[in-house]
Amino acid sequence: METYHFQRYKEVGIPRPFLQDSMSRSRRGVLRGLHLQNPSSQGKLVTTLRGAVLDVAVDVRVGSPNFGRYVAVELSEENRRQLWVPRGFAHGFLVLSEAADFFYKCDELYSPRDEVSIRWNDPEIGVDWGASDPALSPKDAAAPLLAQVTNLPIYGKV
Ligand SMILES: Cc1cn([C@H]2C[C@H](O)[C@@H](COP(=O)(O)OP(=O)(O)O[C@H]3O[C@@H](C)C(=O)[C@@H](O)[C@H]3O)O2)c(=O)[nH]c1=O
Repeated sequence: METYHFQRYKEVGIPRPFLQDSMSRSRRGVLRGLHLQNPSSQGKLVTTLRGAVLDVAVDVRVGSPNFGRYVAVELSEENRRQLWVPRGFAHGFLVLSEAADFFYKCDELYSPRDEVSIRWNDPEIGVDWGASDPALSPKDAAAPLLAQVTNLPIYGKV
């Protein structure tokens, strides 16, 4: 099966070429996120190749009418769904299966100095993860609340 096709994905609003592919393997209960880059923003086309995750994208563009709102969708090897996470959105996922292989295409390169992390359970966002004690990296466990982040992307400029 095709998992990406420049022309077809462009027609549904994924216009730019991709510059980087990445993957990660995680066990059940691992939560990665919420992550974005600013100013070197990344749009991400995300897929679960093995297992299942709850995938979340949060609009954190300052001035957006949807600022702080999120979508959550299960991505699994069974449903074969993909999610397009546009530039200016924070992204994260929780592993629902024994293990998950997560694959994502990025329309900008990794830039560690532009990394922004936001607390996974920030009550202002209120993501319904269905989990109260996920396994987090030290970086994600120490992430600030959305209201504490000073370098967020600007609506209309990302
Ligand atoms: C994201 C990334 C990390 N790394 C390195 C840095 C570090 O040593 C190691 C692990 O980094 P992290 O803990 O940031 O990896 P991870 O938590 O998997 O980060 C990812 O999380 C999901 C939710 C996303 O949305 C991605 O864009 C990315 O931020 O991999 C790269 O070399 N290139 C990359 O593109």
